[in-house]
Parts: sequence; structure tokens; C-alpha cells
Amino acid sequence: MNLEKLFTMQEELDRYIQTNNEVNGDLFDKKGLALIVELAELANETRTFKFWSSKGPSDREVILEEYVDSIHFLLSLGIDRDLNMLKDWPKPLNDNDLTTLFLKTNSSILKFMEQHSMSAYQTVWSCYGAIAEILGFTYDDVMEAYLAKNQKNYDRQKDGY
Ligand SMILES: O=c1ccn([C@H]2C[C@H](O)[C@@H](COP(=O)(O)OP(=O)(O)OP(=O)(O)O)O2)c(=O)[nH]1
Repeated sequence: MNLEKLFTMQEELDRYIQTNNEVNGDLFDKKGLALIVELAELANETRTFKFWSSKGPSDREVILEEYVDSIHFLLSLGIDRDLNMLKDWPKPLNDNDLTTLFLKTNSSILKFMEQHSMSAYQTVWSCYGAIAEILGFTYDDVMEAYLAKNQKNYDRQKDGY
């Protein structure tokens, strides 16, 4: 999937959020922690690791919204470190166990937070690509859900939440 449109939309949203909340300075660490939290929320909704429970995963729409919350912060981190020249979604990792993938994704985020390199950034994208595949989300699904959540984020800012 071509990422240019998403980076552009994310840049505009981030600018709006920062102006609206009168925040300045480097938000990289806060956004990094936000991404780790969003990843955990996503894992929680899939319930993939809850061997102690027979309750099924949350509805697809709930999981997809959690997924694109991560995509927002992932784009935003790339923008903040001038890595938004990344044109296409890097090839997904070849891994089909969701629990392993969540752990790998978490590690990849921490590594990126230390290194800030394009290569580490691409690995995080590859992890999220693999998660999308396992969850049955196509790039079109992700794009559509990103657009919807992006708008919701503006609405929530305007409502002063
Ligand atoms: O600089 C920013 C800050 C936030 N967001 C977006 C990402 C995500 O889509 C949303 C934050 O996640 P969420 O909607 O879960 O916010 P919350 O405050 O944790 O919501 P709730 O209290 O409902 O859980 O805001 C950005 O895009 N850029």
C-alpha cells in the first residue's frame, strides 16, 4: 500500500492536535509509549494470549479501530524523525502466530525508539503488516478504517474531550 496519503493526513492531524492542545517540543517518547499502549490494547481485544478464558475476541470493527490507532502513532513517529519518505508498506513478516507477533512487534517498537533508523522503522511496519494479515485485514480495510478514525480524532478534538 502506498503510504504517502496517510503520512500527509497524519501530519495535518498532528499539527491540529498540537495547536489545539498548545503543546510544543519533542513528543517522540510520549508517542512511542502511546504506540506500545495501543499495541497492548489491540492484543487485549484479540484475546490471543488469554489461555485461561474461553471468551472469544472482540468484534472485528473494534479490533480494526484499535489497529488503526497504532497506525496513527506509527505514522506520527515516522514524521517526527523525518522517515515519512517511506513510500510503500514494507513486506509483512512471515510469521503466523499472533502471540509471537505481538511480542516481536513490541520489541521492534522499542528498538526503533532507541535507534530512530529507517531500517528499524520498516521492521515495525513489517510486524504490523503481518498482524493485519493474520487478523484478515486488507490494505483497503486498513485505509478505510484509518480515514474513519482520523475524522473521529478531529471530531473528538473539536468536542474538547
Ligand atoms: O499526536 C497525536 C495524538 C493522538 N493521535 C490519535 C491516534 C489515535 O487514533 C488517537 C488516540 O487513541 P484513542 O482514540 O484510543 O485515545 P484515548 O484518549 O486513549 O481514548 P479513550 O480514552 O477513549 O481510550 O489519537 C494522533 O493521531 N496524533
